[in-house]
Amino acid sequence: MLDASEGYTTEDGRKIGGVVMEMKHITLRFGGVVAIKDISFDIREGEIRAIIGPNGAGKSSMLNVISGFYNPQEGQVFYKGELRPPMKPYQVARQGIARTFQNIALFDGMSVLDNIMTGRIRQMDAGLFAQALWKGKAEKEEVVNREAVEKIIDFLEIQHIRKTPVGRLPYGLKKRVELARALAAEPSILLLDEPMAGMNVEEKEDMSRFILDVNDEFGTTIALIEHDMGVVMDLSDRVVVMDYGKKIGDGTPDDVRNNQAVIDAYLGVAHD
Ligand SMILES: Nc1ncnc2c1ncn2[C@@H]1O[C@H](COP(=O)(O)OP(=O)(O)OP(=O)(O)O)[C@@H](O)[C@H]1O
Repeated sequence: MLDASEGYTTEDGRKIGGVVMEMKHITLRFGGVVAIKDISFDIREGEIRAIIGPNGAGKSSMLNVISGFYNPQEGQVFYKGELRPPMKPYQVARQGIARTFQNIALFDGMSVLDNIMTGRIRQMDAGLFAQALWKGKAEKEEVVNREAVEKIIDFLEIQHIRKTPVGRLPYGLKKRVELARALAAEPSILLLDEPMAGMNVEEKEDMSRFILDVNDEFGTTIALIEHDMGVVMDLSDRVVVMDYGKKIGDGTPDDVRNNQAVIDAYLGVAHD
């Protein structure tokens, strides 16, 4: 089923395209700690790609390399076919890579709507100066931005809380608002850092459905790290498995489920 150059068709009939991001021989160290050791993998257009592994395996570090938060000491990142030079996170965001955080990073005192609007910064090119001098353009932009945000609000079924300050929302809804804000940036790749962490079963089901719908409706490529194995196996097209900074598995959920190194890592079997 997997075709190295042309992409592939998933079991549920979705067409996955060519490689949009490629990590090549990435090594990341923090002083003496090697968080990522010579890892290579790719992410394809339209795919839901998971990175899993036991605690301390290096998953967050890898997500932070993708989002530009860390620049690895060795290896290369290719995005849309081009070598990406070391970049700051805001530059990576401008290239169309948006993310959510493990610990929700929203403005508690601001309404849901205003929080989501902050995700549109990439699209607001009128700038402060133009806004002051050339009201017309800024107004037009505001209308376009509001329309885009309204669409996301409808899509994620959060109309009823649009005016509520985020600080007053229950946890599951805050996570959904964070997803909305990331989507407002119209990303090519959406990075989700443990999107189900701290959620109850019902909230997890809702979030899973929204992730699948976002992928389906907007064609957004999604890379996520997540502890809940059931969720990962249900959602993902392909899974990278890390352990002690190394890649020990890479393939479909079935491939990795049957991979002995992966089974050992999760059972905590000693290795050299
Ligand atoms: N900023 C940092 N400074 C020093 N060491 C770090 C830093 N970030 C991560 N590490 C170390 O790198 C290794 C990988 O950590 P990382 O957080 O990437 O793993 P993880 O798989 O995301 O873990 P978890 O599932 O517990 O969140 C760990 O040994 C960790 O202690």
